[in-house]
Amino acid sequence: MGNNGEVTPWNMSISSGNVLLRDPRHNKGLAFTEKEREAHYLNGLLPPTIATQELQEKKAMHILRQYEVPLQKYIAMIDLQERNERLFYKLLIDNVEELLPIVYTPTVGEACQKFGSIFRRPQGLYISLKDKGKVLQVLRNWPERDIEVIVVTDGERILGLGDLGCQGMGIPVGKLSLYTALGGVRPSVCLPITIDVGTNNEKLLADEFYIGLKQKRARGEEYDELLEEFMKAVKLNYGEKILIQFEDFANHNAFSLLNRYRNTHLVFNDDIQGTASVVLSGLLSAFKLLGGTLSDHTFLFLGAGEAGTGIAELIALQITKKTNCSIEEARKKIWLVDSKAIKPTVLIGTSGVGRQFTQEVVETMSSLNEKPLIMALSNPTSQAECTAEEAYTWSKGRAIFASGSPFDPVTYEGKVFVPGQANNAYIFPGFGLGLIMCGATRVHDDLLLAASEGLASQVTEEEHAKGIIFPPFSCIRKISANIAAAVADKAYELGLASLQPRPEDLVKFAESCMYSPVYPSYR
Ligand SMILES: NC(=O)C1=CN([C@@H]2O[C@H](COP(=O)(O)OP(=O)(O)OC[C@H]3O[C@@H](n4cnc5c(N)ncnc54)[C@H](OP(=O)(O)O)[C@@H]3O)[C@@H](O)[C@H]2O)C=CC1
Ligand SMILES: CC(=O)C(=O)O
Ligand SMILES: [Mg+2]
Repeated sequence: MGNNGEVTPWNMSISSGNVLLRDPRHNKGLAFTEKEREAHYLNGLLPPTIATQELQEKKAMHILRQYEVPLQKYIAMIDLQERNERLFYKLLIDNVEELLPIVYTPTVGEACQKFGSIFRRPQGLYISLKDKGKVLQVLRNWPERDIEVIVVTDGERILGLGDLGCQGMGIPVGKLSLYTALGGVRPSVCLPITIDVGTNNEKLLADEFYIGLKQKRARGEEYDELLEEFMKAVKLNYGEKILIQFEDFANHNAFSLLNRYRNTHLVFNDDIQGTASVVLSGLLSAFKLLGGTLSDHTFLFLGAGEAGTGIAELIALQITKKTNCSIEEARKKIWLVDSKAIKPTVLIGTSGVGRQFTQEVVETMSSLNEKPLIMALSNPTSQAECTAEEAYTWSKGRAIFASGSPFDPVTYEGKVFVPGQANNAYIFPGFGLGLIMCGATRVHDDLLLAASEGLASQVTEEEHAKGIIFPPFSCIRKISANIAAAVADKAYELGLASLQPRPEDLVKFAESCMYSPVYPSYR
């Protein structure tokens, strides 16, 4: 930063203005002022008009809205990200409810499925079996040195779409753009990584446009060795406090990686832990409406995998914290298999299989409960256990409903019902910001509980009265700052925070750490 808040757009050697226009981190397009155009050799490389960022945003949104197909909007957004990063984030932040379904679920799922054919410029870092023995060197090819958060996948369980191999890269890229837009983590410190150990997806293996290794997935020792090398290299290159978010690994690797590295690295698994935290928050919020506390309810899960068992364990943990009962007693409230013997008050879908909550299931839940709480968490929309319309219609307007991918409000018998979006996107950006800003050294389950409570506290009385259990995404930056503060507060209490002294007002501190997409002035 210069004395008057101006910055120089490069820190390496100065090249011609053309390089600046093609550097997405510093490019401002038509918003370069006359002075900047003069000083940075841009005269003639741009048409004469000087536009404000607001006008550029208006134009970009206008163009985007002309595309009817969500995937076209996705491609346009990626193009913008690669052309003008600040404008991309300004769009995403200012129009979050409209654009989240584009850069995130459900459209990102389709983008991953078609990644080979829409692939243009590479995003993120690819580490494959071929890099064994030189992972550190590969990490050093990444242009940024100061990385604070990595989202990594091996592409084996991409949303509920299965094994998409190397094409899973869309997920870490999308998750990290939410880190920035929703959580305010600077884009330069974010690193999306896909580890390519092959794929068992026959369709991809036979596809001439497939961008990954054309071989079956490595398993056992071969897999573990590459992951071990990766985890060591990351710490060596970026230090002890690098945050690593595991994303969309298949069940068998997800749990073992988390268990292997949770005591040696700052890691968390978003599908197990982030999801648990957002769902627990939704429950805490819903019980203000339904009455009772966690331990008064009976939970039935369809799907006992990462998301299902992650949520179940966090519910049990919270019950032990609030009552005197043991974890074993708490677990008795939670059923992960069949519905024949029990009377659930809460039904949670984490199976990855669409349309499993049939009319009969929803009607049964409605006959057992005055207000059945139904969460259809599987993504993308095609895999949701039921739609919002089905939940409200089959329950005759009595259900409290939330889903992993967004649904529009539903009108049933003249009343408008607004479904919630129970997605870990509410948690991980603020959670990550909280860890980073206090210099956390490890993730502890109590930090997840703090995040849940932090999120639940953001739902207003007015929203509760309307049956809304999650606050609107349009307020996500404020929500993330509050989650970050709650997480950091708990980290200080547990002795896990290394930043000293502890900032007095953690919400203000979180806000002051947050990235803004507004253009700087260049001297
Ligand atoms: N809303 C959100 O924030 C999140 C949503 N999700 C979504 O949740 C889904 C599952 O993810 P995850 O838990 O990681 O996946 P896992 O593979 O770990 O778990 C899926 C579970 O569902 C079970 N299952 C599969 N088919 C059926 C069926 N027909 N009936 C009953 N159970 C079934 C599986 O059992 P078996 O092994 O026997 O097949 C397994 O226990 C995905 O669609 C994902 O997108 C995940 C994370 C966050
Ligand atoms: C939301 C998410 O993380 C998933 O569906 O996997
Ligand atoms: Mg996921």
